[in-house]
Amino acid sequence: MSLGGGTRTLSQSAWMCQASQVPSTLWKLGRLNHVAIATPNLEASTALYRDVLGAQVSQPEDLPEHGVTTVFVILDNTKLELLYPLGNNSPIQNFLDKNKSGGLHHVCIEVDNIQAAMEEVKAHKVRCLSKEPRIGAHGKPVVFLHPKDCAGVLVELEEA
Ligand SMILES: C[C@@H](C(=O)O)C(=O)SCCNC(=O)CCNC(=O)[C@H](O)C(C)(C)COP(=O)(O)OP(=O)(O)OC[C@H]1O[C@@H](n2cnc3c(N)ncnc32)[C@H](O)[C@@H]1OP(=O)(O)O
Ligand SMILES: [Co+2]
Repeated sequence: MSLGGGTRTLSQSAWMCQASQVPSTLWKLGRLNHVAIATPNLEASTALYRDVLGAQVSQPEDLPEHGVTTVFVILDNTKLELLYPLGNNSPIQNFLDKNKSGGLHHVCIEVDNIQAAMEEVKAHKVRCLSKEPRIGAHGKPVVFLHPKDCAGVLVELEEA
């Protein structure tokens, strides 16, 4: 299917119309940084990726300011972030209460200017889950976007 010329279907025209309306030159979306998986058993999930699937995995890291312990699974083109609750008010506790075996928790996409990205999404009534970016697992500013405003998926933006 080519979008380069010839007759376009209605949906192709609509797609091109949307693409040409990309509103900001102040920031742009980059690579997929990680896909996060919440798990009720961090050791078992780490062992699955390391020992069964043969992936390289990081050491567990406690992030008290985020209420999680993380293990990163290194893949050729991206990473998986295994998440386990830390402390009494973990933001992933409700999710694990509802999803007893764990599940896909969020996707993290890089942006080149997180402040500009936040302004843009707020202008489009997408809720940011913190007023300001916070420092995330890679020591870089991150912000989460409400899943109810993102087709049911919790989205993390990370300034790369
Ligand atoms: C270290 C860092 C990094 O990588 O740099 C991280 O990733 S830290 C990763 C952990 N940190 C975070 O997740 C921070 C951002 N998350 C939050 O602020 C929270 O978890 C919320 C997403 C707002 C959910 O809050 P809470 O669990 O209190 O509310 P809730 O259970 O009533 O959920 C409200 C509605 O959202 C849905 N919902 C909740 N979590 C969801 C998720 N992960 N994906 C998709 N939908 C989700 C619920 O099912 C519910 O829908 P229904 O009403 O239809 O049932
Ligand atoms: Co994350």
